[in-house]
Amino acid sequence: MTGPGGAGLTVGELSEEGLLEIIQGALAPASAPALWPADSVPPGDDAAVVPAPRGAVVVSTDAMGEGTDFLLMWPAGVRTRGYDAGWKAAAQNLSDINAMGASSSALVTALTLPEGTDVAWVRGFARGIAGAIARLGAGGCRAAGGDLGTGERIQAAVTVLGDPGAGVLERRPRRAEDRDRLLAEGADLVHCQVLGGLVGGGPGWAAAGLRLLLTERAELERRWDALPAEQRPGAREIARAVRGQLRPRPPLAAGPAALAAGVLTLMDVSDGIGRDAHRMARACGTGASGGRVEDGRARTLTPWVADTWVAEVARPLGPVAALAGVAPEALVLAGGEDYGVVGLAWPETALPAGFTRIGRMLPAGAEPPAGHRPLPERGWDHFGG
Ligand SMILES: Nc1ncnc2c1ncn2[C@@H]1O[C@H](COP(=O)(O)OP(=O)(O)OP(=O)(O)O)[C@@H](O)[C@H]1O
Ligand SMILES: Cc1ncc(C[n+]2csc(CCOP(=O)(O)O)c2C)c(N)n1
Ligand SMILES: [Mg+2]
Repeated sequence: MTGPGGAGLTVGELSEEGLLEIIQGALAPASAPALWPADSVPPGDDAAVVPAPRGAVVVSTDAMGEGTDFLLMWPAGVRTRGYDAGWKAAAQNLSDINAMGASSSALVTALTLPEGTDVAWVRGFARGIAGAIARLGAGGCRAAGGDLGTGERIQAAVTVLGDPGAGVLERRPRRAEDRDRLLAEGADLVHCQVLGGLVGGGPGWAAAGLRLLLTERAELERRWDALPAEQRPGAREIARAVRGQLRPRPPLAAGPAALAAGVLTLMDVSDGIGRDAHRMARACGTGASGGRVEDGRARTLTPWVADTWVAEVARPLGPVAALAGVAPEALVLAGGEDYGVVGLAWPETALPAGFTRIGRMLPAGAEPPAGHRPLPERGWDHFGG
């Protein structure tokens, strides 16, 4: 069965050239970003040539696999469309560049496809990459190339390059005097999830979506019936959770804005705020667990989160969390795949729009701040740790 542009075909029925033509056609909207010189080498050559106006390049890579990072058909009965998978593969990589305070300049994708994959799914995948680049606000990023191969399951390994701003935002403060002050006094824990009016998932929403998607439809119906009517989620809340999982929306202007505002450190929240904030704590501390020993004395830091913030962001999650069979606060603190950013800032720093102070990073043993709880070191771990 064939149709215009490969409709109804599987990739095994096309030549590599034919599939590439379809992919490159779908990527076309992301092929000539405004910031790129008009005479730059066009996509399709042995390698891409990426301008690096700052003299340094930021690079990150992240793979997404069928079975471990998405299912083509979820137990809840929802399909992952090619567009969703391409969007997410791009978004989670654009997110890492953003978390460095940088702006993405080029993206390449190594795509492994079983021969029976629908060509329409692959076209959707490429369109999803171009869609994420355009709609998330990475207009300077070119979909610059990639690689194709066959394998037993779909795998998408994306690499993104980026331009630093006037520096980068690391997991620990760049300046020694800031590191010393942090170890002595602590700093505010700051967070940003949504920028510019985008309808974002919010902390915990992607994890709620994952739980829903991984639950058999019959079980969801049984839980639905068992919930009192006033505790059932609305269709919009369910859609927000599922979209949060399938099509995350990292706030791509937040990184450069944080750098310009003098935020001290930044990371994206891919594995849950709890786990990622503890990674930051280790990077900022000194001693065996990370950091550097500058005066020979090991010092560690502990992240604390404000009860009011947890309650505020957990509240709207209540009904979907009930259907997902999990506590809303656990989703907020340990959920994963939120793709917001978490960082540290001085109390006197004026934060950019979209950022909130959510807690404190304090030297271990410091007086616990009123109305705060220690952020538990829980979250996603591919290897189950
Ligand atoms: N196979 C590998 N070889 C070398 N370094 C690796 C490898 N895998 C991960 N790393 C490095 O380890 C660090 C942590 O990786 P990790 O994937 O947890 O975080 P990340 O790059 O911020 O991605 P994400 O935000 O998606 O979790 C990164 O600096 C990464 O480059
Ligand atoms: C089928 C299926 N099972 C589990 C998950 C959850 N999951 C996968 S990767 C990840 C963290 C970020 O990964 P990385 O650090 O590699 O970017 C999470 C929370 C999923 N999305 N799909
Ligand atoms: Mg990251």
